[in-house]
Amino acid sequence: MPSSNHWGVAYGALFETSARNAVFQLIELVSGPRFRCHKRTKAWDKMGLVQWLKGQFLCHLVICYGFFVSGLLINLLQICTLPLWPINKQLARRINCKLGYSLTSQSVALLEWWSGTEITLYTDPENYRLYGKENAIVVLNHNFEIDFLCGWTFCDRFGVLGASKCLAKKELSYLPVIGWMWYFLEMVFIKRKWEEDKRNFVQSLQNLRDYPENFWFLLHCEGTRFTEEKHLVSMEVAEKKSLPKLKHHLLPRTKGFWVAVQNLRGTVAAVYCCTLNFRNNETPTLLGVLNGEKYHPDLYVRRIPLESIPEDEAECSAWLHKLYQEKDKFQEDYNQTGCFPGPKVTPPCRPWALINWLGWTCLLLYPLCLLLVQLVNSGSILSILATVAFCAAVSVCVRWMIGQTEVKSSSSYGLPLNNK
Ligand SMILES: CC/C=C\C/C=C\C/C=C\C/C=C\C/C=C\C/C=C\CCC(=O)SCCNC(=O)CCNC(=O)[C@H](O)C(C)(C)COP(=O)(O)OP(=O)(O)OC[C@H]1O[C@@H](n2cnc3c(N)ncnc32)[C@H](O)[C@@H]1OP(=O)(O)O
Ligand SMILES: CCCCCCCCCCCCCCCC(=O)OC[C@@H](O)COP(=O)(O)O
Repeated sequence: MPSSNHWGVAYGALFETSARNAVFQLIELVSGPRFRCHKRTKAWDKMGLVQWLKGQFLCHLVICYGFFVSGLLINLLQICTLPLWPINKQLARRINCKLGYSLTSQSVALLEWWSGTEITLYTDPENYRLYGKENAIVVLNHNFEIDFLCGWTFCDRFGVLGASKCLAKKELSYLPVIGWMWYFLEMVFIKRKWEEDKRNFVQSLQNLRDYPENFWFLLHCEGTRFTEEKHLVSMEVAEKKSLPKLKHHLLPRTKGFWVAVQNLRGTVAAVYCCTLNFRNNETPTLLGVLNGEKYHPDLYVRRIPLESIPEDEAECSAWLHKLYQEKDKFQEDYNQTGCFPGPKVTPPCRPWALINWLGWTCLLLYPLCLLLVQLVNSGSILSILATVAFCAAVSVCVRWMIGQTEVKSSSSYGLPLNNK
């Protein structure tokens, strides 16, 4: 058994090697290939200095600090728009869309620029021209921990990020910063108990009828994230209802979809049937994104005009079940062939998310650095401890928020005790 001293020596050596190689890489970056350093380890060659930096706690702390503090400032600005609502509601909504963009796009920048993830879209080019130019209900599978982040990235590429909304479980409205922001963006929250939800749900949808910006309304009809256990339970329900079994999806809950379609007729032009998958069986996580891991998502989008969806509840439910059977087939084919049907396109990446992120980072890092210098100069133990405590609190809070995206913290919705 190696002693703790052995571990210490091993860790020290590893750190030394990494640090030395980091210096070599820096020299190489500055001087070019003429002074190529040959002492680097193969592992280091692969990882690279930048990749190494992306995995460092200090970088994560800076990112979390920027996100959290800018988020609180944005929440404060949102509160300041409250007096405007009774005077000029549309202006208040537009301002809130911009403020929402400023916060949400930071996580998009993290995915696009920090982790370098590039999303590929499979869709009909005729429909592609309409994306972002009309309101739509988006029906998306709920298998991945970063599916919301991929969704946001698409919203950004088509210019609807600030205004986009979803049908979300009530618990998400309590999330610091993000949940508070959603309140001002008129997100629709539900307890997933129909009797308690129906009035507020319908009213919230009706409120969107005169929304001043184009929006996408995201609906995860499965209602919860895919787990093997929930899949088994929902397939028992499918059997009882004599519905075909699904392999890659939970059985969709149909009431929310029907109510959304009925209340958004005349406001929304189409349903975007979206099927998301990741190449090479990747299981992406938000922590992976923070560590700079690059993922390869593929999204298949079909545009279905709203007029073609039945108005009657039973027919609409049957229509949605059929849609999920088709989606399930696309997933199965993707697993076999590695691609979705239809032409591929990568919507152009816009610079605003990055500019906004860098702007906030510079703005907030400057006072932080000044504070740190002052702290060191003052030598006050109490102030130093207070600063360390603040950083720890920010980091714990963001880590807790990231935890909410993890499937292992999924609710019991869809498990036997919760079923009707
Ligand atoms: C071009 C690019 C395009 C697109 C880009 C993609 C996306 C971008 C778009 C926008 C992004 C914007 C924001 C996103 C940001 C972040 C947020 C992300 C995610 C948060 C999402 C969530 O929180 S998901 C959780 C909440 N949502 C839902 O629950 C929706 C689904 N549920 C419903 O709709 C339900 O109908 C309901 C909640 C409204 C009501 O549910 P309830 O159960 O009360 O009633 P139902 O009638 O629906 O269900 C009862 C029937 O169900 C049967 N049953 C029982 N057990 C099960 C089971 N395990 N599975 C299936 N069915 C079951 C039961 O028998 C009842 O049947 P009856 O026949 O008797 O009715
Ligand atoms: C630069 C930014 C760095 C820090 C980023 C932190 C961002 C935290 C964002 C939290 C957003 C939370 C969205 C969670 C979406 C989600 O996946 O919810 C689960 C529900 O659907 C279903 O719930 P369940 O029934 O529990 O499966």
